Amino acid sequence: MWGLGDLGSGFFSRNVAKSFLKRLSLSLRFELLGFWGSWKMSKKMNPLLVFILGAICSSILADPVEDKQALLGFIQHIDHNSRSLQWSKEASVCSTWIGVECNGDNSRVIGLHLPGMGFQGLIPPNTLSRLSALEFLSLRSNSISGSFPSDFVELKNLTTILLQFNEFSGSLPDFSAWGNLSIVDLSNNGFNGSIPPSVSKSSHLVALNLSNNSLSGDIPDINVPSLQQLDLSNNNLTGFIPKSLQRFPISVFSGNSNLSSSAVAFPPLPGQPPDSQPSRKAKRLGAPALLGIIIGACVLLCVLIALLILWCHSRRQNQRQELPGNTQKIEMSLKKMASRNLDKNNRLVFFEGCNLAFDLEDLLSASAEVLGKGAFGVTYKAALEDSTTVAVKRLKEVALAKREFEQQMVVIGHIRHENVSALRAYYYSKEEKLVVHDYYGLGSVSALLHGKSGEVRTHLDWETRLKIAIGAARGIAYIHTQANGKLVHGNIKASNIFLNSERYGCVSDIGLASVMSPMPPPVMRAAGYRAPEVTDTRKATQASDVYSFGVFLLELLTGRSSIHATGGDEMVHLVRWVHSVVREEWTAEVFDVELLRYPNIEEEMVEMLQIAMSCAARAPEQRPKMADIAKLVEEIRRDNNGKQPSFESPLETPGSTTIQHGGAETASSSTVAALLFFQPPKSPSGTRKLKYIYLKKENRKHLLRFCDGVEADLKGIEGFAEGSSYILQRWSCC
Ligand SMILES: Nc1ncnc2c1ncn2[C@@H]1O[C@H](COP(=O)(O)OP(=O)(O)OP(=O)(O)O)[C@@H](O)[C@H]1O
Repeated sequence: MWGLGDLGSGFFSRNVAKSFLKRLSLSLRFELLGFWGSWKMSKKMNPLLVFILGAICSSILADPVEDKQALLGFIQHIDHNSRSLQWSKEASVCSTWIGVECNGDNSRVIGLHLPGMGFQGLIPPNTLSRLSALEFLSLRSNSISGSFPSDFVELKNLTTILLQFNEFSGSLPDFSAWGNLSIVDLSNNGFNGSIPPSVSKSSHLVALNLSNNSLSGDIPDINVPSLQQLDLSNNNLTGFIPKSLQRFPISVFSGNSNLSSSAVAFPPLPGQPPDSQPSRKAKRLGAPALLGIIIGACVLLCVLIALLILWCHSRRQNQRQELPGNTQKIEMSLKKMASRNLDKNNRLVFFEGCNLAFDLEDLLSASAEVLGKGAFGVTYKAALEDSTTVAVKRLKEVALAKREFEQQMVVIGHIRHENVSALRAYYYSKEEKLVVHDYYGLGSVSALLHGKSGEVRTHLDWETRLKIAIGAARGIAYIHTQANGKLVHGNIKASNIFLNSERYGCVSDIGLASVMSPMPPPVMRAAGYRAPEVTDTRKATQASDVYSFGVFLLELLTGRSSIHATGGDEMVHLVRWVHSVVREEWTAEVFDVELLRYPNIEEEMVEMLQIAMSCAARAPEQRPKMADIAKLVEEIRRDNNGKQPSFESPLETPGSTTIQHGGAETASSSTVAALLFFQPPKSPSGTRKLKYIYLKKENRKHLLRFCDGVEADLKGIEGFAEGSSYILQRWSCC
């Protein structure tokens, strides 16, 4: 078996280049329009230049009118039930129509990529055949029936025909019409009759797949030196394998029960003397011959052992490639998996509003890269031939039957919210379950915060962290409103939260926990997110989502992983660590040192810390609801804009128990000296040393750190002036 993935990188680069050119031409259009506008405005334009510029603009803005009509005719007359192509008459074919590729000046349609669109029935005559400049045609994985459209002979420029996985019947076309043909895949249809000898007239042919049809008769001599990929398996072909095709492995002819595949079965060539046939008579062997045989056998044995060692080595390499953190490209890995588990009767199911144009075959042929391995399976980044990139998760150990799995996917697939990563498609077969999401190039919040293995972590400023928290809170709150307010995410953690186009948090991997039953034990790095009660019940709830979100907020605040080492070998859960630090002193120590360099954010950090701690309450019933949490997180920033603060209650920590100073004491520059000697009340264990105080002037807040040296901090206060008044808000002790 072969797939176009074998030629995938070539296709890919070609399409990337094309889409780049397409985008370039689009931006050029805008630039020219702008240029045109400014010239017009200046009213100093030379009429000749106006004409030339107008001609250029109109040629670039041109839409291929004839081709548009042909495509509209096609879409109007073919049944397509599953997905809307959204080909609007008003819109530009070349820049907005899904699956359509134009040439450089947008005057002609040269490519049609419409796999898996749910097309049914016959291709309406005199529609696609009018796209006379068409080079690339892909209608794979639809349910198109009838005979091969005879009017396709008009498409003289075709180089690629991909019609596999349809329901075509009748005889194969006469290939002599297409002189430039290089890739033909008509496999997995119901074509019958014999393979036309005209195939050999396609002198540029590189790949020919006619497998899984009902073709019969002898295989013609396809003497095309450029042919690299061939598959004629699983037909009813008879006779012998022609000499020109004997260079291909025997497997490409398998599944043709009446085809003689053995070379010795070839009839003697005309004129060949009968005695040139190998003699079947056994001859007596002499001692030297015997020795030769023994040496030969030994050499053969050595070669076999070497091959075995090589095979074991490459297996180990493959296994290593699947390890998390290894982002090495593993081209073909999706394909490899498919060749074992692909079930032709199952297709990728897309959700409404999804603009992606690919099918399972495309996905499996895409060049793939392992993004990581989680509790639910391995996630791949797949780059498709039309330059779309998606994330494909291959689920392992799905407990649900097809019907329940599909029901769950329908619930998830219809969620559309700017803070929830949309499920684009899924695939279910007995052996294989896949879910497809958009690919987030920036990586997850986990990767941004902690860096992937071997990479330097990205610096995330407070603004960004706040936006991530707000987005994630909104997303989870929305998820909790779905399925009559019963939907649970079940796996909230930093590696499942990404940044949307506005750089707000965006939650992915919804509801997978419920299709894996019972929940798999968490991988080590995920254990810190799991609410205490889930460890026993193995059942995620909305309250356990709240706990996990609390851990996520702590991760944003501290820059530490949900489970991390503290000095020795011991692994500590983030919630426990934060509790222990807060119990000992107040809060400043828990914050990510990277954040401490920003002025005026301490209050906001403290507020987020309070929210996080309330989410991570041990008892599920004490945790707030996600909708309320989302409001609180949003209000963190509003507080600083002068609106009502949302938190009145102080933290239950030693430092804040004497918060009676809050808003009461006034410090001016003349009293700063006195302030420096301010003595906090004695604790039962003795005098406490002042560690820091918060001063507030109008809406600006300042943190004075005593332990690090007050003077340096005072100088750092912007606008600190003689006679200014500051409110002493809070203080803390070392
Ligand atoms: N849509 C996506 N875009 C970019 N990266 C992704 C996408 N989905 C997952 N990843 C990344 O791929 C890696 C593996 O993800 P995966 O979801 O399989 O495991 P996980 O998040 O580590 O654990 P779990 O299976 O429990 O969710 C993670 O680093 C994740 O951030």
